[in-house]
Amino acid sequence: MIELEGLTKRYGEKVAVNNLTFSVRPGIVTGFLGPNGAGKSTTMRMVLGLDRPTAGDVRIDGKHYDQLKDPLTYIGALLEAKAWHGGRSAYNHLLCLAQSNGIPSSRVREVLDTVGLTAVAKKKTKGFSMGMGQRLGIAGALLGDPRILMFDEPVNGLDPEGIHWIRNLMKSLAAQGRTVFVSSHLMSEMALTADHLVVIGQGRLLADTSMPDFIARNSRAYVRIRTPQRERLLDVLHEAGITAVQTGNGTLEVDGGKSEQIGELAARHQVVLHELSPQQASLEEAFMQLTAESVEYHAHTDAPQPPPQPPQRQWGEDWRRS
Ligand SMILES: Nc1ncnc2c1ncn2[C@@H]1O[C@H](COP(=O)(O)OP(=O)(O)OP(=O)(O)O)[C@@H](O)[C@H]1O
Repeated sequence: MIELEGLTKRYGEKVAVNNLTFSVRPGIVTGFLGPNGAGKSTTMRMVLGLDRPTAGDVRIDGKHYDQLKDPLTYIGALLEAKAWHGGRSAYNHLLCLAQSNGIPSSRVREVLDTVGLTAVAKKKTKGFSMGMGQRLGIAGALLGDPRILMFDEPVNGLDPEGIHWIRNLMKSLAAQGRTVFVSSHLMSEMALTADHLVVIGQGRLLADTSMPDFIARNSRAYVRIRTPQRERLLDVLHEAGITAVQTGNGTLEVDGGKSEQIGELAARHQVVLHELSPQQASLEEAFMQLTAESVEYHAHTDAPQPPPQPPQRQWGEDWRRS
């Protein structure tokens, strides 16, 4: 388990990570989602003790990273691609890592095999492609056979075959009961990989929810209606037992695929409609909307600030209505 409590990091005036509290559980892939600059890498660096929190705490199986004996056997991480000496071979790079962390050297061949680099194990890493570099980084994360794995944007720059491989690897690691924490700025990628989602924007927690719950809430069908007789239509819909929500831009929204029924009701009561359109929210749109709100919230500091809301409400209820 990785547990964050009120985790905060400031760089001068900049609040990179703002009071994050959540847990990353074993046996599932937890996606850590946020736009560029949201604070994902800073959070991961604090998990590994590479950055010191300004406030709050982060623990791995109840301990701080620097309290772990042989930390690579607890938690393996891919933070930056190509964080190694280019003049060394892949084998020697992993061997050094193994020897300095009390890991048997026999493990080096095993992880090279797992990531598919056996054939190039003796080649200098400076000639490696981006995809080979990512695989080597992942081999390093797997070296200590840790129960917890953390990957920062592992699919960046990979070809479709590499992306497919990493996706399956993460799923199989979680299926073995390990904790898998993976960051991305792409909802579409997370939708295919993660069982659980933690979404941040501007360093703040925006959502902490299961992927099925996120999909159920955000891929709902709804009907958008524009009418110059809004109050009249609201009354007609209300009488028919249909709940409509007024949005900020003057339209009405009704959950579900009831456009025919609404059209017929409007005709029967002679209500003019300017638009009656079935909509299907995509997960990518839901994510963009969710994080765009957080950017806006921070950009207009003169605007009246809304009262703090529990994270579930901020993203679940309001995203289509503002
Ligand atoms: N050492 C630092 N000094 C000052 N500001 C920093 C430092 N490291 C990160 N930041 C700032 O903190 C914010 C969060 O950065 P971070 O790299 O954690 O975001 P991210 O979500 O990982 O983004 P990306 O997807 O682009 O990697 C950014 O505004 C960044 O500019």
